[in-house]
Amino acid sequence: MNAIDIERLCKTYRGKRGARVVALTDLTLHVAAGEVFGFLGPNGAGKSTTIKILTGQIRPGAGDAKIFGVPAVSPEARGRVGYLPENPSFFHFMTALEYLDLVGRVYGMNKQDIRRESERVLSLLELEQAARRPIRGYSKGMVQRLGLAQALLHDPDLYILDEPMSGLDPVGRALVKKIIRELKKKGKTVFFSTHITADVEEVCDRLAVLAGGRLRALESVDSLLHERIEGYRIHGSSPGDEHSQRLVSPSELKTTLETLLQADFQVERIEPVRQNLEDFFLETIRGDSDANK
Ligand SMILES: Nc1ncnc2c1ncn2[C@@H]1O[C@H](COP(=O)(O)OP(=O)(O)OP(=O)(O)O)[C@@H](O)[C@H]1O
Repeated sequence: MNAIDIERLCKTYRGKRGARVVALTDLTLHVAAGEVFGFLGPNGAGKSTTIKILTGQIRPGAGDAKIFGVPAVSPEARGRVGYLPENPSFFHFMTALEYLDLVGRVYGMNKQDIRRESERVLSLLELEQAARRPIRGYSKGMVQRLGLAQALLHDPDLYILDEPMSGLDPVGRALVKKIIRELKKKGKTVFFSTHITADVEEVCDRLAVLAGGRLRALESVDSLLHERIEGYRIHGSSPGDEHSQRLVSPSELKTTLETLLQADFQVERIEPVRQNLEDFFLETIRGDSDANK
């Protein structure tokens, strides 16, 4: 069974004086249980709107969203999801322990489990030292880590994280990526939005690119990074010359090599050139804005 099934989702916001903002158009997406899925898109692409529908906070205008086969709005779906909002904010007068106690009770956990799991997630997010301090004194990165801690508390099967690396320093980002990898090892599903391609490259199995509220690409990270060869770099030297290199497209490789060998070019190495995720992302969203001109 899939962890997430999104079918033909549409959402239009109605602003003041009847102004309409189309946030999602016909979005269809399936995420398998056990996958780490990166939801990429530029600002305003519709990522948070999709996540709000998946977490039952807003209703779509049309289409369907399911979590483990049940409607996203159902209590059963909510119980299986750990959610990190884009800008988490908490009751500032509470300590992290008090806040986690509240979250645990909302999820119907008993006292013992709440205490044990709070200690586990606070230690995972390196917040033990701050556990008894009011949240008002937390830095931005600490608030973000507490946001992730509360999403982990009830040990759900699916984690829906809206920009989990936002506001974190390189140490915090590495920590969050490590946690995502560990969740995958435990068979959990992680769906997270971001505009940072490097984060997707490091931890995701698959990615989707959303732009202008439409799905623009759906790819396996492995095949994108390792299978698609954009060209070849030929290293070598001509008679009496220093080392040189040439970049050719896959279709030019054969004829270029023949020409070089006829001219007594000594080929030392032929290196495939692959696209990186940043290029792919920029190309995809550039294609989108060109198509909309
Ligand atoms: N409550 C709202 N009322 C009106 N328009 C909205 C509302 N929420 C979002 N929008 C609009 O819907 C579109 C999609 O917004 P959304 O927040 O889903 O994008 P996003 O991809 O999460 O962007 P970002 O990366 O900047 O967080 C944008 O044009 C946004 O202005």
